[in-house]
Amino acid sequence: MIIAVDGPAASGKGTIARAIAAHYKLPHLDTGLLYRAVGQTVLDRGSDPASEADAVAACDFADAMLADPRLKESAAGNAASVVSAHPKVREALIARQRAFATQNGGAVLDGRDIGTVIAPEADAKLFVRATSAIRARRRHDELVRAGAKISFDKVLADIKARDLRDSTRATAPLRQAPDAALLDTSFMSIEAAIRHAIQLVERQIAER
Ligand SMILES: Nc1ncnc2c1ncn2[C@@H]1O[C@H](COP(=O)(O)OP(=O)(O)OP(=O)(O)O)[C@@H](O)[C@H]1O
Ligand SMILES: Nc1ccn([C@@H]2O[C@H](COP(=O)(O)O)[C@@H](O)[C@H]2O)c(=O)n1
Repeated sequence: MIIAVDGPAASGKGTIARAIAAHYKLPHLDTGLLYRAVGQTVLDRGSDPASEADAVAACDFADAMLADPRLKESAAGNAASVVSAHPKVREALIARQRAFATQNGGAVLDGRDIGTVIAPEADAKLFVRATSAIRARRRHDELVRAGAKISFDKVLADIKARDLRDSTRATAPLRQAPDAALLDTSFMSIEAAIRHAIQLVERQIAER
């Protein structure tokens, strides 16, 4: 069984995808981490995220990079959003994501284009959203808890800039697949969001 969970930055899709994976005992892939690893590698090399050639060269990042705590930081997220707009970067990361999705027993993947590009055949698809102000509040709280010194206004501006880049790029833009169920978590607790998400997945599986 393949379950696709898409949505904008800090909408809660990762939290939901992890819970769904635990519920169905499936492996989970946070595909944003792959783009963050490319973005961080570009920054580490002193290269330019806006250069497609530099970004493609960074797709050879070592697997250990995926455990680098810096990938959680805003700099990696912003660089990821720039490198992910390059068609050749997306192409370089497709095989890895599809192999994960189609491994024995299936998987849960979260990202921006899982239901539309990576696994359009997914058995269940969710599109998770929340207002930009609520997403920025959640992300700001998370960053401050991790020790970052960053203002709420900067986090909100970053989220808005990423939303714009992610949804207007020509290749695999962020959008809800026509057959994805919409889940707005703006006024839901984490527990309620997970409960609703599992109900929506159950409904889609039953209707297959
Ligand atoms: N319904 C909710 N209510 C309150 N906080 C939430 C809710 N869902 C998620 N969070 C918190 O918001 C933050 C962002 O959630 P999460 O990492 O799941 O989002 P994401 O969409 O996967 O983000 P990213 O795009 O960066 O991968 C986390 O600190 C998480 O605990
Ligand atoms: N399937 C995906 C996943 C992510 N991206 C890009 O990476 C950035 C970081 O992702 P997070 O989920 O960790 O926030 C994101 O802003 C996207 O630009 C993507 O393009 N496709």
